[in-house]
Amino acid sequence: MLLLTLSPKTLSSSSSSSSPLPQSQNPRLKSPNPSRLNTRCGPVLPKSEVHTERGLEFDSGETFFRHESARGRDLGVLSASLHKRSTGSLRVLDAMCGCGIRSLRYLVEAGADFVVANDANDENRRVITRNLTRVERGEGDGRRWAVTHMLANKAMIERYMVGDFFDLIDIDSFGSDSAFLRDAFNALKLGGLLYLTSTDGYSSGGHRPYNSLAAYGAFIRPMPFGNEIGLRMLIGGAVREAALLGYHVTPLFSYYSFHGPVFRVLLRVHRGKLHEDRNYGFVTFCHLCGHSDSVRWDELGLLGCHCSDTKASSSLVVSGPMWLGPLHDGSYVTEMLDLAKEWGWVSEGTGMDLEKLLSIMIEESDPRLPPGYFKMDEMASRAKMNSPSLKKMMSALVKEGYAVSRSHIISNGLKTDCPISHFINIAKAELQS
Ligand SMILES: C[S@@+](CC[C@H](N)C(=O)[O-])C[C@H]1O[C@@H](n2cnc3c(N)ncnc32)[C@H](O)[C@@H]1O
Repeated sequence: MLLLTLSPKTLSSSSSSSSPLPQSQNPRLKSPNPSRLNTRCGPVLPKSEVHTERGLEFDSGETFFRHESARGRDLGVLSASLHKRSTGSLRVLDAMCGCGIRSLRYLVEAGADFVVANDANDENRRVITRNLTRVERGEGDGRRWAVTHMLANKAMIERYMVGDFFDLIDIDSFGSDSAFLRDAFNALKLGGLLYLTSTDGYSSGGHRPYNSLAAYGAFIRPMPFGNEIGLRMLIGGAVREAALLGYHVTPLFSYYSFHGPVFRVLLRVHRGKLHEDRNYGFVTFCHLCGHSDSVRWDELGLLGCHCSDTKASSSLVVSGPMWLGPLHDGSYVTEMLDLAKEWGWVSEGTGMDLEKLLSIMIEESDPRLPPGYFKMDEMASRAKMNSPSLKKMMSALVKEGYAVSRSHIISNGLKTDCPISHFINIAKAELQS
């Protein structure tokens, strides 16, 4: 509210200096590890651990650093670079920067104009600064980065209170992202990008429905495609928070990685809330027959009553509200893939090949595809049969006029708008052919 009266969200080039809250004055942070202090000679030099990512050398020291997150960083850098190319501007807040590897990559690879590398732990300061000092200076010899040590919310509030907004805010949090959403929306330019991470696998798996309700406003029950539900829950939480502030978001890509597990989504923020968002609703799953459906708010009453079919209604679980629309914007991911090819990135790195990952995301972005996927092994055990190859199933489904794609989440999963009973019939026919 305050934001709206203070200033419009406009391009700002200010690079105000940091005012970190010393760790000793911050009751929310752990106190310095006494074993790291040498009372006679001052602090012991932090340990050094040098890595290379996409040809960039950096030190992770004793910060929290995971090599497996390189793919998530690749996706963020590609998007940041596309933003810079299309708008000519790239001011980034790396709100939980760890050792500063993302900040370094946003500066060097995406050509960011300015990056604030923030991490609440002021013990990370030395290693972050060491990693960023090699970045060449900007116009007029000004430094293109600042290091701050605040809680992420404070880092965002301080900026938007003085009318200083970002093109990209990267929130790489432990657990849930929800506590940071409101300040992030306030601190973003309109049209800006919000890159969210959650490692809250228990909530998305439906194992803690009341936790997911508290954190994401969504009651999540166990479903076989829980990892996709996790992405949809993350987007849904942002949809809801954005609406409170009079904004709406569109997902540009969603990425699940089993290393963690980690759920990441990149959202674009627009002015104006959507009054009738058909992409924000519920997903049902029947544990008896394996059928799943999207349900809008005004269809909730159609879910049936125990008096009509006791057995079926007790096997039906409902999760939501969450995002029901496509997980990715296909044309945006195509631009990411083109850029990755231009940079020679497509066949290197960790985990799944980047070209394959982006290609599957493009397939998954088909708006005809409903939430969820069929796992071939689960479908086979349900139907008490072997399963045909994914390739055979995909061409049979296409031949029958259904939408179908692989899933980037699971290698033996298929997304399709074909109902499960017919899916099984097609699979049986394929096995006999
Ligand atoms: C997952 S790590 C970041 C990893 C880093 N982004 C990377 O790609 O290597 C999370 C970091 O957030 C910091 N952190 C935790 N809670 C925070 C908060 N409320 N505000 C700012 N930083 C926080 C931790 O000190 C930790 O370094």
